[in-house]
Amino acid sequence: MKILTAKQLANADKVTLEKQDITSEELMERAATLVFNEIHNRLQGAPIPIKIFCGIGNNGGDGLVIARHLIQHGYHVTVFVVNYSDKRSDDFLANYDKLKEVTRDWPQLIKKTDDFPEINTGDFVIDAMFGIGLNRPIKGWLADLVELINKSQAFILAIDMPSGLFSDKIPGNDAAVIKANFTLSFQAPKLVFFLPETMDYVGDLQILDIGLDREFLSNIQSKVYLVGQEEALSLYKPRKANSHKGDYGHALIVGGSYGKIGSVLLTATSALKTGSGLCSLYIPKCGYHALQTGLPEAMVLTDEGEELLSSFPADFTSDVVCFGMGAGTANETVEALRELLENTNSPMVIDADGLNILSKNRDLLNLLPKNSVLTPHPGELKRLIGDWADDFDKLEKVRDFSRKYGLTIVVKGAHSFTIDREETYINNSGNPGMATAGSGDVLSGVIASLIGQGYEPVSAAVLGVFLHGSAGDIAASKIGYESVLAGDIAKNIGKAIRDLFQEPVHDSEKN
Ligand SMILES: NC(=O)C1=CN([C@@H]2O[C@H](COP(=O)(O)OP(=O)(O)OC[C@H]3O[C@@H](n4cnc5c(N)ncnc54)[C@H](O)[C@@H]3O)[C@@H](O)[C@H]2O)[C@H](O)CC1
Ligand SMILES: [K+]
Repeated sequence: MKILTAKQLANADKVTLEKQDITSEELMERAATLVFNEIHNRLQGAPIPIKIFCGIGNNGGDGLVIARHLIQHGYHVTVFVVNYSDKRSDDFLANYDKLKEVTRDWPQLIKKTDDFPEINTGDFVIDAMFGIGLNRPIKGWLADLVELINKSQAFILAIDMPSGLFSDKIPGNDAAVIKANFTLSFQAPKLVFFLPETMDYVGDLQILDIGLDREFLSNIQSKVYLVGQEEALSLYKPRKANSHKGDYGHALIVGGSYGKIGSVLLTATSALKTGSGLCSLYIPKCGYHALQTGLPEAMVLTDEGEELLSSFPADFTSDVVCFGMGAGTANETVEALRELLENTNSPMVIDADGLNILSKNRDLLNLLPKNSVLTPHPGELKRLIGDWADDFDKLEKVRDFSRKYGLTIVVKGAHSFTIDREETYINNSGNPGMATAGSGDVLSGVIASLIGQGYEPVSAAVLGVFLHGSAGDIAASKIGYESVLAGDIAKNIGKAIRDLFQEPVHDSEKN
C-alpha cells in the first residue's frame, strides 16, 4: 500500500471532486459517514458520554458530520468547537448549520483555558481538531487542551491523524500531540504513523477507503510503501513440483565465537526453515559439536581458530553468504571478513558484529558485493551512518548510504524499514514479543535463504522482514509476548509462509 503525503492526498481530493462530479461537502459526508459506521459498529448504541472536539477546518467539519450521525442514532454527544481561529472552512460552516437540524444543544465554544470541559475516565473522546492541514506546532491554550485530553484517561479516537502530528515532519519535543488509542485515517497511511518518534501517538490504526479516484491513486508516484500480507504475497515465488534441493540455493553462514555459537544455530535453522536447499556453516572449532548435534541438516566447516573466526575457505562457493552473528570484532575476524569480501561475488547479508566491523573498518564497505543486505538495529545503524537529528533525517541519511554503496539496508525496529536507494518499504507485521535475544539472527537467516533461492536481494529483504514478523505473531498468539524466544520465531516461519495464502487480515488494522 502506498504511503502518501498531505499534498498528494489534497491533490487526490481535488481530482476526485472533478472526476466524480461531487462537492467537497459531499466527499466530507462520505468520509465522515464511514467513520460514524465504524464507531456505531463498535459501540452498538452504548449510552456512554461522547465528547467531540472539532477544529474549524475540514478535520473539524468531519467531527461535525460524525456528531450529527451519532446524535441521530441516539448517542449522548457533546460537541466542542475549538476556536483557535475565526477562519472557519466552508464545509465546516455547512455542517455547523446542519447540526442545528438534529439538536438543540448548541456546540460549546472553547477559546481559552477557562472554557475547558471536564473529561472523565470512561468518556469517549473524538479528536477532530487538526488533520493534514496542521502547519505549525500546537502551542498556548490549545496545547493545554491537548494535555487535558491526554491526561484524562478517556478513550481517544483520532480522526485522520492525531492532532499535532504533521504528515511530513516530527512535531518537536515541546509540541503538543494527541495520544490516541485508535486512529481512523482516510485513504492512505501517513509515514509518521510508523516512525519510532511518532508511532506511539497513533494507537491502533485503521485506514478507511473513502473512494478517492482509483486511477489517480494508482498513478501517483510514491516511493514509500507499507508492506502487509498482500504485498508480501506478491513477492512470493512458489516452489515447483518438479524440483530438487539444488533449485533452492546453498546458503553459507559465517559467524560465531566462544560463547556465541548459538547465534549461528539460530540463523542456520531459520535459513533451512525458510527453504534453503543446502546450508553450510563456517565457524570457529569450538562450535563444531554443538552445531552438528543441534542442526544435523546443516554442514559444518571449521576455521583454524579455536574460539574466533580468523580466515575464510577461499575455494568455497555458495549462492549467498551471511556474515556476522556472534562473530565478535577481534582483529583476526576483521581480516577473515576482508578475505571473505575479496573472494566472494555472491550477494551477502551482513548483521550484528559484521556491521560493527564495517563501521570501524570503512574501507571494507567498498568491497561489499553490490546489492548486499545490511540489517542494523538502531545502535548498529548509528555506528554505521552517524547520528541523526530526527527520524526523517535518519531516513535521508540511510538513503544516501544505500545509494553511495549500492546496498539494501533493513533498519530494524517495531516497524522495520527496508531502504533500497530511493525506495522505502515499511513492515507491518511483528509484535513486542520479538524484542528478544537472537531475533535478529533469525531475520538474517530468512533473508539469506531467500536470496539463495533466487529472490532479488531487496525482495528477499522485504519479504523476509514480513515473514519474520508474521512468524513472531504466530508464536506470540500461541505463547504470549513474554515467552517468545528467537527459536520460536524460526519454528513458525513455515506457518508464516502458509499464512500468506490465508484470507487477508487488513493490514490497516495493525500498527
Ligand atoms: N481527501 C481527504 O483525505 C479528505 C480530508 N478531509 C478532512 O480534511 C482534513 C484537512 O482539512 P484542512 O481544513 O485542510 O485542515 P485542518 O482541519 O487539519 O486544519 C485547519 C486549519 O487550521 C490552521 N492551522 C494549522 N495549524 C495550526 C495551529 N498549530 N494552530 C492554529 N491553527 C492552525 C490552518 O489554517 C488549517 O487550514 C483532513 O485531515 C480530513 O480530516 C475531508 O473531510 C474528506 C476528504
Ligand atoms: K484529528
